[in-house]
Amino acid sequence: MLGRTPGRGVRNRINSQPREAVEVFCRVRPAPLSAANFEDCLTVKDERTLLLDRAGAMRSTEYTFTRVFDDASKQSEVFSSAGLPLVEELVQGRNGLLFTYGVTGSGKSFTMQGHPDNPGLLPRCLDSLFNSVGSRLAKKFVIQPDRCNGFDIHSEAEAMMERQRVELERRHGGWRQLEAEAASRIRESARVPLGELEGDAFGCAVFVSYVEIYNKLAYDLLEDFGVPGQVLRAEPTSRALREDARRNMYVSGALEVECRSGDEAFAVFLKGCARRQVAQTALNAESSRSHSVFTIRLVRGCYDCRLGEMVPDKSLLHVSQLCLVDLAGSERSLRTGNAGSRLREASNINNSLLVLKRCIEALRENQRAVSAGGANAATKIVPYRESKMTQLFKNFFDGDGSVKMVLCVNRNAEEVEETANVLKFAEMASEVQ
Ligand SMILES: Nc1ncnc2c1ncn2[C@@H]1O[C@H](COP(=O)(O)OP(=O)(O)OP(=O)(O)O)[C@@H](O)[C@H]1O
Repeated sequence: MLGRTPGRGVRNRINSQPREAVEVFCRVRPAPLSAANFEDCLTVKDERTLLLDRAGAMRSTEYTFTRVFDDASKQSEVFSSAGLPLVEELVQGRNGLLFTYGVTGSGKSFTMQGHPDNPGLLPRCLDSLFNSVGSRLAKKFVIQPDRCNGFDIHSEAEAMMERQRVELERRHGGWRQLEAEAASRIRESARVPLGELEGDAFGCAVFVSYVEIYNKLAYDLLEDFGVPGQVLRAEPTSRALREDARRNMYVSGALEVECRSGDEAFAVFLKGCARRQVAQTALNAESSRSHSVFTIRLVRGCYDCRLGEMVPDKSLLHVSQLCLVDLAGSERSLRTGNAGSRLREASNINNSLLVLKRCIEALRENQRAVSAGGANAATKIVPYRESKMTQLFKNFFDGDGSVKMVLCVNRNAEEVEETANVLKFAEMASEVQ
């Protein structure tokens, strides 16, 4: 018997939902134990307020966020507030963007990736997604990317041949090692409710991709995914950004890997991290000088319970995505006086972060104008096209999905001006709806 058909009806429900404000969380990194002459410039006043003290200033500057996490906060708390609601939305068919932002060394990667015994947002999002939809996964390779940012449904026979081919590819030592590393981490146990989907006869597939934006170009960190053995040592090829038939932006040709568990998806992430290091050497880059974008796409289709297979109708597929972005560290170049390729990197990063800032300013101004003067009062052009990063996330800022930012900050008074800049930017972002 066919169950309730998911897909189109769900999409219509989604589009009619009101837009939400960008939610900004602020996480204070603990002071390093070894720091001599350490001077603190931050005070967590309460759960929503942070105070910044500048030398010589009469009063502290106060910043308000959705939630402020002090330096005793746990990874699980940050995940419950900033990550889990986005996993719930992903399962319900809505898009989400979660990014970490802050000065170099402020804890962005710790917050996003974490350590095996203390996982961050990314592995926890993966675990909780599979905890929630694991029992509804379609057989592997039945749903496959169509290379134009959409998906096709393949026959069981085609899928079985593909499974055999990939199984052979993955028997090499490198992949097994990554899988073992991924499996050794502490796993997140949270799951989200399926809600109205509970009664739907649906099958789904989860795909992950991992790209890096460096010096105005986008690179696929999984480009050598199918190559047995160690990662390639060559300079990666840059990829163009394109718009699909539904006006969604995507990185053309970036590989999407289908995964059936949190361990498998996290092993793919680790593979991309290894490639990121190789790419950085080849491009003479530094890790904190690039933006990394890990995307999880959940594709849901109609499942025929009587036949025990997916209904072969691609028009019934519904795709939602969650982008997890570790933004390049901001500002450091101003203090360190970089030169040569480091200076070029720094100016590109500052430029792309500046474009992000200008986009957010324009959005905020347009929204204020609309609330004061009606729908036609928004006149500012939002300069998305001026950087790859803003171009890629244009749809999110235009209201298609939730946007959450975790701002990471250092207590160190030496960095007070840089910290003030990122706090100001984040507070402004939280005013965008
Ligand atoms: N909340 C925290 N609790 C404990 N240790 C932390 C925390 N945040 C960061 N650290 C530690 O501080 C160091 C710097 O953090 P991390 O590498 O995450 O910074 P980053 O902002 O990603 O830096 P970069 O921009 O250079 O990549 C790491 O050793 C990390 O383990």
